[in-house]
Amino acid sequence: MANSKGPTTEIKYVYRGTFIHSTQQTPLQILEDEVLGVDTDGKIAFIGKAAELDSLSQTFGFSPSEVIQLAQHEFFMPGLVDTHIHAPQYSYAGTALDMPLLEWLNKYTFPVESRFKDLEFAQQVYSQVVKRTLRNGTTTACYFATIHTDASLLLAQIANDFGQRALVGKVCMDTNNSVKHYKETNQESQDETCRFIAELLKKKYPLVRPVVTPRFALSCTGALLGQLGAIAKNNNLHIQSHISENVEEVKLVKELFPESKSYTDVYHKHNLLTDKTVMAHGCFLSDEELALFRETGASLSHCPNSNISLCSGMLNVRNVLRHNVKLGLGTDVAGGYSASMLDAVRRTLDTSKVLTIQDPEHDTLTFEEVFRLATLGGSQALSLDDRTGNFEVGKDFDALRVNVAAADGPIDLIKIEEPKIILEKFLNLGDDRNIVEVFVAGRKVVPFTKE
Ligand SMILES: O=c1[nH]c(=O)c2nc[nH]c2[nH]1
Ligand SMILES: [Zn+2]
Repeated sequence: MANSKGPTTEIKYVYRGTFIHSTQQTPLQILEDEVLGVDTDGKIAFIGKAAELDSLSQTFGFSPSEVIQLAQHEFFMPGLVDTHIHAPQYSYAGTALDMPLLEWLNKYTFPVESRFKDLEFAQQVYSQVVKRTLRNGTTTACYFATIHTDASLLLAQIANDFGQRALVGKVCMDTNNSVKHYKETNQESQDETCRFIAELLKKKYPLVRPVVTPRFALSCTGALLGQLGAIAKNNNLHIQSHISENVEEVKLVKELFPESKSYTDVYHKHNLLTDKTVMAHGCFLSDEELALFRETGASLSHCPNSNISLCSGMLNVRNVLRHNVKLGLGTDVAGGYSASMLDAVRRTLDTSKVLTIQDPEHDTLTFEEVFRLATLGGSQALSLDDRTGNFEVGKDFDALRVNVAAADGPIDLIKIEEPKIILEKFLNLGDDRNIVEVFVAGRKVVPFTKE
């Protein structure tokens, strides 16, 4: 029997072919010769065996002749979820990877981010990053912007215009001892955060929401952290920040917040750990801190390219999963040099293998598990899994149509391969040339209709 939510809405289109996704029970479910219908609200109305096409067409009121058939080497997979990306840093992605985090922030990041007061510059960079990530299959992105409210609102507008699902954060920082002009007063940070939230919610963008964004404990006074925790709670909003990325950072946080038991405790004390919180990195968290993540429902964003590029550390994802902490993957542009989530998949596998080289007892992640982290895992980490993450009936259709044998693409197929091999090849060798269409909430957003 097909899985369906009943013919309450009209069917917009139906695809037939191979669908590959993850569920809570299995990291890889391959559905061959199935049909999937999307309704006019952009939601998955049904998914079932093609053998049941006639009965489905009667139940849902569509014509079998309108069904779109995928080609031999094509499949659909859920859209990729980037749980941590700095939109302004896209302007220098691929450069400036020659120093550790704190020096890197002072020398490259803060001077560049301070330029986003200029809305023209922001418009240019933000359009580029939204387009680049969408083209590479990022259907959901959790963005850091800068301290500038109007430019952050512009990022939200651009994501909305191009049809990307996004959480957008105006960065908050009332401490900066190196680039003095790139910080706010405590009052400005609170007031501008409230203005950002109010103005963004007023727009009623269907897929773009604000996220409360203290940069990290070293950029915020305890007072500001507490105020932001309260703002998030009063408005029931998402929260994002960084945690335990680099040894030097962890040491300074201990010195600055001596009353806290741990880095995690600093955020917990200020009500910043909730089931709508995502913290980037977490390379040096203790088991006790992971237990606190688990208790509060807060999640981690694993950003392996950044962790390696800035020589920060290596997150043991297996240990995080053992603690039942929600975890997604992030590009962390521009600490991470690639804006593609396929790169995040590969670096996650590489990092896990390096951990196995160091300790043969380490249980290496499989590509199936990492596929789940990049899709369903990311949606869970962002608490958006009621809307997206896999092909469950009733969820929004956020999907990539992948053609592994795309003409002029990077993959040569020697023979007809089974779907699992095709997926593995795409994850390891593919790029945007293989992503022939991208859908967000049922709307085809790639190829672009507007430039
Ligand atoms: O990778 C990072 N990128 C940043 O911009 C940042 N700010 C604080 N901590 C950070 N880590
Ligand atoms: Zn970051």
